[in-house]
Amino acid sequence: MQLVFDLDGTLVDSAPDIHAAVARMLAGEGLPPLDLATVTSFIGNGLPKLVERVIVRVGLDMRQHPRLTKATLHHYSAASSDLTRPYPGVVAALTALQQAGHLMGVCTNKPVAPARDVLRDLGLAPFFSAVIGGDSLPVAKPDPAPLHACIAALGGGPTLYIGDSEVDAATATAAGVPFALFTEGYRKTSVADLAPLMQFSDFDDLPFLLAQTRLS
Ligand SMILES: O=C(O)COP(=O)(O)O
Ligand SMILES: [Mg+2]
Repeated sequence: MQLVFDLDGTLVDSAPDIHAAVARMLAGEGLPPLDLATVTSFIGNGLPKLVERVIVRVGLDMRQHPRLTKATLHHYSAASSDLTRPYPGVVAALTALQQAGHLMGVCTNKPVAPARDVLRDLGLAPFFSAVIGGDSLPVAKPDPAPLHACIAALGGGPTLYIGDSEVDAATATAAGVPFALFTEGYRKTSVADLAPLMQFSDFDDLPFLLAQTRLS
C-alpha cells in the first residue's frame, strides 16, 4: 500500500512561519499582524487563497492580490522552516513505515518550492519519492488531479491519503481514495462530518494502525 501525506497541519506544524510571512507582508502595507489562530484558519487551499482571505479580513484592495501574493511568497520562501516543526512522532513513524516497505509521497497545497524546502530543512525529504504542490498542476486540492498525479508518480496501486483538513477529505472523496484523518492539525469541521476511513491523534499509533489496514 502506498501512502500519500498532506503537509501543513499533518506532517508539520507550519502555521507559525505562515503567520510570520503574512505579518511581514502586512507590515509592508503599514498594517499590524493578524493573530496566529486567524491565519491558521486561512490555511488549506493554498497560498493565493490564504492571501485572498487576509485581504478580505484586513480590508485591503483585492486588485492588489497578485502583488500581495508575491510578497507573501517572498517572505515565506525566505523563512519557511524557522518556526516549523514536524508533529511529535512523525520522524519515527515515517522511518517505521519506510522500513515496512511503503512508498510515500506528499500532496500539499503549499507551493512546491517551499514545500520541498520545508521537507529538506526538517530532514523529511528522504522519506518521499514524490512531492506535488499547490502550483504543480493548473488545479489544486480539493480537485482530485494533484492526488492522482502523486499516486501515479509513486507507481500507482492501492493508496491511502493522510491529511488534516476538510480540503483533504474532499480531495480523497473526489479522487476515490480512502482517507485517514490526523485530528491534531488545522481542521475546522468535526471528525464525524469528515467521515474518514480511520483517524489518529498521535503519529506513534500510525504504523500499528496501518499494519492492520488492507486496502482493496
Ligand atoms: O498551503 C495550504 O494552504 C495548505 O497546505 P496543505 O495542503 O499542506 O495542508
Ligand atoms: Mg493540511
